[in-house]
Amino acid sequence: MPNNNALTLNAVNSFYGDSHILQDVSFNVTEGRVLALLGRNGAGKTTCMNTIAGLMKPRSGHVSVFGRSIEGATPEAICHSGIALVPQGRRVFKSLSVTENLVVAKRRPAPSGRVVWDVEDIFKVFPRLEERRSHPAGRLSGGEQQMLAIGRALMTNPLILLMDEPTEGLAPQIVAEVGRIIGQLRELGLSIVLVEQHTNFALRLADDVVIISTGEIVARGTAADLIQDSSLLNNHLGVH
Ligand SMILES: Nc1ncnc2c1ncn2[C@@H]1O[C@H](COP(=O)(O)OP(=O)(O)OP(=O)(O)O)[C@@H](O)[C@H]1O
Repeated sequence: MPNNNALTLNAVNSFYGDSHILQDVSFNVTEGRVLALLGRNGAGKTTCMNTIAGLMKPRSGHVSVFGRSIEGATPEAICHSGIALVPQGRRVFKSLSVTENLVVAKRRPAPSGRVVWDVEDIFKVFPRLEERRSHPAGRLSGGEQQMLAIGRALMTNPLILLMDEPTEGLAPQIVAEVGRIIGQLRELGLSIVLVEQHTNFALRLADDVVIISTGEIVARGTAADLIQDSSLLNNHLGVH
């Protein structure tokens, strides 16, 4: 039976200074499933991802990974607990080669039970990166940089992958390729949180959906439920 609590947020509140952004955010990610976190611009999706990854400290509430609290943990410790962030905007090291970008992300051997990734495994999933292994990352196309950002996250041997707008600014053909890769990673048993502006793309890929609006969760369900009840999408995302 898959664990229903691969990732759990319980009444999480995050602030930027006095601005109260995440307001009692709670949701669960089930092991091996893709959860799409959808919402309009500025709804709080990136804040939520950064809070889970430990880049922002919640003022209250709890985040746990497979039942273990990561409260107060550093981003490095959170990474070691099995969470990897593919950040918005990719943030690859532009002057380093493709291989160097992957190697710097490598960390100690993963606890047993995890899929363990090395550079050659990444190249099997992303053959285009292998062809460009010696190129500086800054000279890759946007799509290739996105593949590299995903590859770099995989090098930490995660259990849970947080993907913040992985298709932003990419051509439709590359968006489809990113979708194929997300499906492949789910097949390997990874649990995935996918932040997306492309609602239809996200609904096609996701098992579960959470909608956030001005920092509050306003709807949740399976992707199939949301596709059936399009009023929720209309009300909260303006999708027709
Ligand atoms: N560094 C910051 N300082 C202050 N306010 C911030 C900061 N970053 C984001 N915000 C505010 O927090 C709110 C949530 O932003 P966030 O980036 O999490 O939204 P988002 O849903 O990811 O939006 P987008 O799709 O535009 O990336 C917005 O009102 C935004 O203006």
